[in-house]
Amino acid sequence: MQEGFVFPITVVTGDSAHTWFTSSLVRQSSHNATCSRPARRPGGPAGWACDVGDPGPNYDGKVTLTDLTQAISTTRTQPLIGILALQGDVREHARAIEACGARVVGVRRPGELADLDGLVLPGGESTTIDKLTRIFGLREPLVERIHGGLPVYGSCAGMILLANDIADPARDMDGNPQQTLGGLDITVRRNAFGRQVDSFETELQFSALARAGEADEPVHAVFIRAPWVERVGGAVEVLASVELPPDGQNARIEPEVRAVAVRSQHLLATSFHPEVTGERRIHELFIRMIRGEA
Ligand SMILES: NC(=O)CC[C@H](N)C(=O)O
Repeated sequence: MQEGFVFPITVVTGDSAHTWFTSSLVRQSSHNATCSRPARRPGGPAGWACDVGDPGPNYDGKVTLTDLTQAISTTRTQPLIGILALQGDVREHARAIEACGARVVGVRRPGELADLDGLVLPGGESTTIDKLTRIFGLREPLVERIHGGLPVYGSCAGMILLANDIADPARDMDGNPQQTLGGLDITVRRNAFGRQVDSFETELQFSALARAGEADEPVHAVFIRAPWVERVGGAVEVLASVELPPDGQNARIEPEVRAVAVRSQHLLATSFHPEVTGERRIHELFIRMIRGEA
């Protein structure tokens, strides 16, 4: 693969336009039919970008219109996954999804929800994302799509946004609690493991990840001011949990177990951030859910 960089590219084919983040570079090109926007390689000439896969040993550094067209038609058969791009670690999710071979589009406007096969609610700050969804007129359309069966994966703040209930919601100056989009029948507790300084990493057993013929390796999970799941509804499956050690201060002698990854039908949520560690299996699981294979 050629030296890579990540750039959002809009490619127009027929009457539809898709934007995705691409990681492979292309050359200067004289064709004018396909891309709606030129991509400029940092420090390099203007060019078009698309993912041409591994071009092989004889690759001369050029991408032809045929390559581009082929790349577009291959990519078009991959699911299109939106990432709510109002705040949070959008770029990290984009990389993870792209590494799994699916197409990515940032979502900031209601119209951008229309063509999606799946949606990611990223990690970030749930109170901010909550406010911005309303400012951007996205709240109602998001709720509609989630309740209408669109597969959604939420990490950390995204898990909070998917939860039906928050045990300890933040309140605005008028005392109104933060809102969630809901859909997932769980109650979450925000910042449950403590403050920023209490962020931690651990290995987790995570069911449903093993690919055929592979061992179920634990997931290296990063928790950053993470929520935990305090209640799960009947239809919700717990995929991973952490065990809290006994806590003498609170007179808790028995270790306690808290759910940190859950799934209910088309909705998947984790308290931690697979998008920041290079872990791809959770995004792969989500893509299998979109395809109806998991
Ligand atoms: N890393 C995260 O996404 C943190 C979530 C944050 N504590 C919130 O409540 O939104």
